[in-house]
Amino acid sequence: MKSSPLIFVKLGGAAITNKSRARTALPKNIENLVQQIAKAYSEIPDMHLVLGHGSGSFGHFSGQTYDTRNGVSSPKDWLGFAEVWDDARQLNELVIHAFLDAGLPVMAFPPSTWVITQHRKPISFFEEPIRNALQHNLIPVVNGDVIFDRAIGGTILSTEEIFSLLADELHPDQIILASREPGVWQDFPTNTQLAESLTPRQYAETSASVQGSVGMDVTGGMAKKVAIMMDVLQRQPKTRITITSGLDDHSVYDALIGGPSGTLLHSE
Ligand SMILES: Nc1ncnc2c1ncn2[C@@H]1O[C@H](COP(=O)(O)OP(=O)(O)OP(=O)(O)O)[C@@H](O)[C@H]1O
Ligand SMILES: C=C(C)CCOP(=O)(O)O
Repeated sequence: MKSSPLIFVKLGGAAITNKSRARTALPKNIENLVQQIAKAYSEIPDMHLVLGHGSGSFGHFSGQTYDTRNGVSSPKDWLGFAEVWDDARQLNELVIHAFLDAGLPVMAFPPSTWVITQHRKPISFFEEPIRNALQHNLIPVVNGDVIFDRAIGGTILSTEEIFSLLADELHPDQIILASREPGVWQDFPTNTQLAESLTPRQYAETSASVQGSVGMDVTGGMAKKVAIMMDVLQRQPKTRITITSGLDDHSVYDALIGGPSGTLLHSE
């Protein structure tokens, strides 16, 4: 790793909310993740972080109600778009304040304000403020969000899709995705064999057991998470990608300090 590592960390919506009850945050789980990140951040002072968080039972519930990911056209759709934005924002407030309370210099960069898509593909974006924040040792926080789309009016992008876009611009050393499961199960939902590591070729062989989310989810669950990260690896083969637990009290810290944790995705 370079002397000044850049690490992206996602706090999964399945870890920080109860995905079976609308708008139900899990403050103790948020606090647990904040403490692990704060500990690693204080121990490795030159570490640069970009944090992200999912929407869990906030944006995924309203996103499902209005089918926002598939496009926005009628006045009712647009009111739904604003409602999903507000749900995502409410969870963002909780996350941001938990980090500020722990003394971390975070700043929110909701992607609805700096990304434009066409058929859900980012085609215009302005990440310069995020670069500036990093240069000044601030910690940018992004989130899964509603996005204006040139072809279908509006849509929703997941945190992984935002991380994918930012990975091409910022070339992180590591991406850590923390959610409910301890990693990628090779036999989901029986869950007896956790993959220690996965290459794109191995993933092609086991992808049948990597599925959507058990909870409400409009952005594709574990299957989409792994597929997006495998694409990132094709473009950024040096990035280490870890999918790990956001529920225990050490996995995110372990991954941040470079130890083994969850499932490591890497190129061949
Ligand atoms: N092979 C697998 N290994 C692990 N989890 C799996 C697997 N297949 C499907 N899943 C499901 O995918 C879920 C993780 O995807 P999900 O999108 O819910 O995570 P998240 O990123 O925490 O949520 P959000 O999208 O709200 O941020 C797991 O909780 C589990 O239900
Ligand atoms: C549902 C919304 C608003 C964002 C989804 O982002 P994710 O939770 O990272 O998949």
